[in-house]
Amino acid sequence: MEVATEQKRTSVPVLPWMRNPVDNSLYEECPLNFLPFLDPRLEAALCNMGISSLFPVQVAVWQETIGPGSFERDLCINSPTGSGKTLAYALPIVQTLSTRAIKCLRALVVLPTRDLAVQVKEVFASLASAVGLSVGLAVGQSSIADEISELIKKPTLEAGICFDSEDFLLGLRSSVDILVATPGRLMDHIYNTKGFTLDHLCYLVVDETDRLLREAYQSWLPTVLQLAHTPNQSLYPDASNILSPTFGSLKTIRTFGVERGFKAKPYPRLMKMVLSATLTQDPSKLAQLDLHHPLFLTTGPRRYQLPEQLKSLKVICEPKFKPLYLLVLLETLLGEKCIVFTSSVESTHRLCTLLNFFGDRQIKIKEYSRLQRQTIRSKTLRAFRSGEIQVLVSSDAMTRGMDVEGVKNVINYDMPAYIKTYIHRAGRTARAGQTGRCFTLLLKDEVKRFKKILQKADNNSCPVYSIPSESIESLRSLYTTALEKLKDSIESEKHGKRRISTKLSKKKEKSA
Ligand SMILES: Nc1ncnc2c1ncn2[C@@H]1O[C@H](COP(=O)(O)OP(=O)(O)OP(=O)(O)O)[C@@H](O)[C@H]1O
Repeated sequence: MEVATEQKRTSVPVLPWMRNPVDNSLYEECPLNFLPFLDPRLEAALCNMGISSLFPVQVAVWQETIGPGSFERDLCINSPTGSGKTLAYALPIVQTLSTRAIKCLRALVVLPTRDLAVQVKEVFASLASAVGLSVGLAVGQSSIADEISELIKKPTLEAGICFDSEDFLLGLRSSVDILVATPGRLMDHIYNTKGFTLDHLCYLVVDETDRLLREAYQSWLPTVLQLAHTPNQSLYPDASNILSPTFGSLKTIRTFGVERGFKAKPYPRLMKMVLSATLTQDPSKLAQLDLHHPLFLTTGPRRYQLPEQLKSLKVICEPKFKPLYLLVLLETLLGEKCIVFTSSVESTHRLCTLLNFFGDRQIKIKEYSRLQRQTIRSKTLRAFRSGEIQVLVSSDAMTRGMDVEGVKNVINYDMPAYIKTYIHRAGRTARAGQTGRCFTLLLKDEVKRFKKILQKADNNSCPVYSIPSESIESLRSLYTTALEKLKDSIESEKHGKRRISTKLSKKKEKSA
């Protein structure tokens, strides 16, 4: 009874506009030829992408942006992992911008990681090229100079004509209509790139909103909102201090109009779309987004929802031999792509190293962590996508939103501490209506806590997946050797690090 009251209390949103949401699950999948107003060029592009109908969340967003009943208001979208949120925002944005006459930056999509931004840029690029729009990427994947030359077009200098520097600056133009960015690189361009402006922004998408709102990244959100806001309506009075006076010219000159449905009320030109599979309902967090008549779109009556085709399973382990349970499980799943989650980058590294010390076992296992260089990570991800690697060992930070075709299994080596973590980890499988399994390795004393976590997503069914004890026994001697090798390897890594830091401090001393 107490649990039920508690659940009810936490599931009723505080903000009034969140209490009567549009339910995405009431929409049916819609074949492209039935979608109202869809540009035939985009229909062809979608067919080329292998898409013949839109998923419910995509139909719902289309309805609220392009379809009859569209309305100038911000959208907050809460929809399960793998339900197709990227296309839900990319398609209406590209369709709306397809009629633009002059190229300038009109849509900005912000994501928390580079890999995710690259993934989303590809979706936009497949659509945008069909209607003559350009998409840029600002993630720090290439040098800032290379990025600037991709994003900003310089005026062509005719022979014999000499521009003064002010005219030259005025002649700088955006080379892209849509920009997909991570907050850090976005801020670099805002502050340092000549000709980079948010003056013409019509769309701001904040994907993985709850994650992005948690991290301040040099106050990127107030800065972007300030630059895309009318000068006499300061949202964040303090943000004017953040923006140096030299950026005064970057401030937006807003065009106001009278909004349909809101008599005599002006509407801002910028439309925001914020999305997540675990969208926050915390008023103070949402307030940071300065939403305009927000409309809440969610899927089903529950706050947290797992993909329909996901099966959750638990594996009860003896603490001493937990890595062996994982190894046996991976061997049982041989030939299927798996992602193994640990609780930290350090344990990701240790676990992956240990698994690879078990000798030649037919499974190709690689680490994927933010401690690695981007080039290594990208290479690993490519190999995982192509199937050359079957198992990726990762910590949470890197995998939100990651979409890799054919991931059949997710394994929580360490139990997730929160339902949100479980949802985002498990959501790497069972995407786009496919089936998938999420195994969680548990010690006996974790079982109760895990059950409570799953109940937050109304999941009361998590059967035990048994690992035969003989399989564990048969690996014990190899385990001892692997552990010794792991110890040596960690020692030599420590020495290596120490040597590098001594070299660096000697260099510093010399140059001082
Ligand atoms: N209408 C569609 N028909 C077929 N496949 C689709 C459709 N829309 C999206 N997909 C595919 O579904 C997968 C999941 O889409 P997407 O990455 O946008 O999900 P998501 O809701 O953003 O998930 P997450 O919350 O994990 O980021 C992708 O592989 C995408 O290509």
